[in-house]
Amino acid sequence: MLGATLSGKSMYLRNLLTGLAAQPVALVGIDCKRGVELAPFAPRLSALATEPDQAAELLPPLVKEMEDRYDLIKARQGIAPGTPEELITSDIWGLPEDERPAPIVLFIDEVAELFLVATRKEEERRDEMVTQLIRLAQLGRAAGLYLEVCGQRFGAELGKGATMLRAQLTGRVCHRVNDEASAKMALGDIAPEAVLAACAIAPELPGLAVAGDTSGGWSRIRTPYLSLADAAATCRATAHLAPDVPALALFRPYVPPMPVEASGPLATTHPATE
Ligand SMILES: Nc1ncnc2c1ncn2[C@@H]1O[C@H](COP(=O)(O)OP(=O)(O)OP(=O)(O)O)[C@@H](O)[C@H]1O
Repeated sequence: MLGATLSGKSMYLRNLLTGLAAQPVALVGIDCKRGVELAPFAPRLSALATEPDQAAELLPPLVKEMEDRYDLIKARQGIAPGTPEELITSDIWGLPEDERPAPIVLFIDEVAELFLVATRKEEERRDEMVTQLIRLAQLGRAAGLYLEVCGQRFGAELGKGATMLRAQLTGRVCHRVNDEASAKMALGDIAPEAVLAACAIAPELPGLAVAGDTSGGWSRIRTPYLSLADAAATCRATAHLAPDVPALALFRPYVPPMPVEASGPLATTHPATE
């Protein structure tokens, strides 16, 4: 999902996240802008990384979880071949409900922050993370792992692997952008007319976007208005719906308990002598 500053990216993300919050889906966040965007949703997040170092620790367990799920599908395929109990599936959705792992959606806010490097060591870490993200984007779907990658721009200038990662993302949403090149990054490989439609979005209409996918189909969409306070409240109210994903247990964000409204003293004191 792309868009210039104030084009409506946060509003879109908020809607998507709260929409999923009510469903049995594990939500995972990487927000290297210190978590300012995703931290308000922390109560409903199964994992949150707010620094590149944390993101680098979070991605390997996600890749491992994906591989374990492939093993699970493979093991289940081998049961009772040729009998009515045989299970023919190549993704988690064909597994019996009680054996099916919960889908995981990974939100990455401001992807450029993940690509930024200052030192040689950071460059190595970045390359590893990008490779892991490409694997998740390429193979994750069958294992019920999905990526929502957000940014102002998402092109080759971000660094090695950026366009390869982008090519794996099959659904695209482009809000108002500052130049045609940015719209092309989002939609150019999907439909040229969609690029023109994205360039025609007026600044007075934040939340208006062009959504398309690799089938070539696209349409104009408008995100409904949803305040941050309401979105955060939904995440608190649905916190108990976060599925248990043991691989992510270490990454669950700390959420301070809500202050309870003062209910007055339990006992009133009276002077011993009147
Ligand atoms: N669908 C909408 N309806 C009404 N107002 C909207 C809508 N979407 C966004 N806005 C308003 O437009 C402004 C910018 O939206 P938002 O913060 O989502 O943009 P952004 O692209 O995330 O900006 P930034 O990159 O600066 O974080 C906000 O004041 C928001 O309330």
